[in-house]
Amino acid sequence: MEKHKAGFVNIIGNPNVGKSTLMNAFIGEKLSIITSKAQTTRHRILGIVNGDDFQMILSDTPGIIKPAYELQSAMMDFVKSAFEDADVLLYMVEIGERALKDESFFSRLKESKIPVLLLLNKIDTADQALLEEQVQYWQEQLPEAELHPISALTNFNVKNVFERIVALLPEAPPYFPKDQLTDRPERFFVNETIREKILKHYKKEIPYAVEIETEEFLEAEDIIRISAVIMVERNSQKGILIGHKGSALKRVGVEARKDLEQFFGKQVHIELYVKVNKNWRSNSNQLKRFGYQS
Ligand SMILES: Nc1nc2c(ncn2[C@@H]2O[C@H](COP(=O)(O)OP(=O)(O)OP(=O)(O)O)[C@@H](O)[C@H]2O)c(=O)[nH]1
Repeated sequence: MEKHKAGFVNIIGNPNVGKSTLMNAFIGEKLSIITSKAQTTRHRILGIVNGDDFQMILSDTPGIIKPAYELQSAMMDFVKSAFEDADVLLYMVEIGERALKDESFFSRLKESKIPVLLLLNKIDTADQALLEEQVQYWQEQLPEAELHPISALTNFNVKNVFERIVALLPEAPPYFPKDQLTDRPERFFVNETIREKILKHYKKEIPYAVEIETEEFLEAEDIIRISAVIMVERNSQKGILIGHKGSALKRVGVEARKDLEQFFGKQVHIELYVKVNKNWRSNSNQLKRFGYQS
């Protein structure tokens, strides 16, 4: 039998290029992967794909941005750690995009000793001429990287990339039990589901100001009872989040419940509370508490 391979694979790229979509395509089932945020290790592990003779531990890094406040600086530290701990780096760009916003980051990428796969995503949106022009552009930008045009959304070339990553994994025993999909418990999945609904229904400021904590997750044979707190930075945000007679918050709860019921295959009861946690994004203790800083 072949030796077992295992390793950490980090996906890096600007916001919105399709990193999560690729993760989902790799793992196959949308809801099985989502966990997030800081880890006791320095990775932000989102999902683990197990095969008979390999274990691929995938993590995402927040989009590359210039830090504007402390939370963003903490996020950028994750990006830095991506260079230190990964066995394979996936640098994702989308069709039409030019080099990274953060140049210092880009030069690190060029000098990386770790194998870099440059994934040119969303090629379903490009015609042949544009595709060829883009391939050439990126090959010049990062000559050392292995370039793969893909469409994470339509699954084009995703399998090839997957196999290529497996080939690049070092020989190692598994880091996590092989029946485990993620290293995060259900509560984090609940948090992310609620956050997704908030992103969907509120304007920009609100999603970035909230942090969610699932305080209770009680699973009985036929029902799961969840109680979660949504923290905001200011009173005014609390009002917006709740909405007129609670209608806006209710919608978040109803939609999150539906997704969670589907995921857990059980009836779910969910209670949401909103609390003000003043300026938590600029407070080191709070950032630690939520796992953004160690
Ligand atoms: N046409 C097309 N759209 C895609 C493809 N991959 C992702 N998208 C879309 O691009 C948008 C962003 O995708 P995400 O997977 O959320 O991107 P992300 O990089 O994880 O975004 P952040 O979490 O903000 O960093 C979504 O609307 C996806 O459906 C693709 O291959 N083709």
